[in-house]
Amino acid sequence: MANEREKENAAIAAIEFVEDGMTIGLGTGSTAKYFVENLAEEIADGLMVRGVPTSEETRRLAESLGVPLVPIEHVDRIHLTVDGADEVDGHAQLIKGGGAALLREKIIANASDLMIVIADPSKQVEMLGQFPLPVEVTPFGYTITAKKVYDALKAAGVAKPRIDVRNGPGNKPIITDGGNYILDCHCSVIPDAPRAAFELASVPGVVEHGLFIGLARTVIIGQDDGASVFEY
Ligand SMILES: O=C[C@H](O)[C@H](O)[C@H](O)COP(=O)(O)O
Repeated sequence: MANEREKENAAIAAIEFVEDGMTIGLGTGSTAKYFVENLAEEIADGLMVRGVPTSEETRRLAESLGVPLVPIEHVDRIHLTVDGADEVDGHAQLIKGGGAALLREKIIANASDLMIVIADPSKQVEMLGQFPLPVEVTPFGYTITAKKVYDALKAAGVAKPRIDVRNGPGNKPIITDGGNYILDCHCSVIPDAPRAAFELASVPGVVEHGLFIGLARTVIIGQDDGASVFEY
């Protein structure tokens, strides 16, 4: 499949940052999956680390591969988090949440000494916004919250936002690991991502949004024959 080798090469490069004794945030998605698989191989060879999964999906994967896990409530330090992204710009600003895991991903990234993003080149953008921005909202009042999210994006300079509730099987809203809904905000371009993050965070009913600003300090872009590491 397209980009699989690039994704895996980014994940393999991230393994270089792992050291014995670390507590590691385990990201969610098809790129982070390669990191968990490669980490599991290192653990089988004797590496001593433990993981904090960013989703139930990743928890199940890590458990199936024998990666020791610890609940976040039992952790006082996370040394490193390795996660994918839906978009990454030249300032290491991200859109995340395409897999609906953004809330736990952001809690864990924010609690980590270092967040490393792993991605294939298709995720690199000049300006965020082509990928619909996921916003996690409480089911209570979500139609009103959606209108306020629209207003917030307009206030942040998004010209014509379109907000869709993300549906799953049976055309019903998908439920996140946190029991919430996801609004997918089609923006085309987000001209001022920090401003959009600020405006969205002030909307009651918004639990979290998929703009990750100032969290990632290392971005690894995989290629067919290796990976490039960018430090911010
Ligand atoms: O909620 C999902 C996460 O934010 C993922 O990290 C993101 O969607 C990227 O996933 P993938 O590596 O599958 O493109």
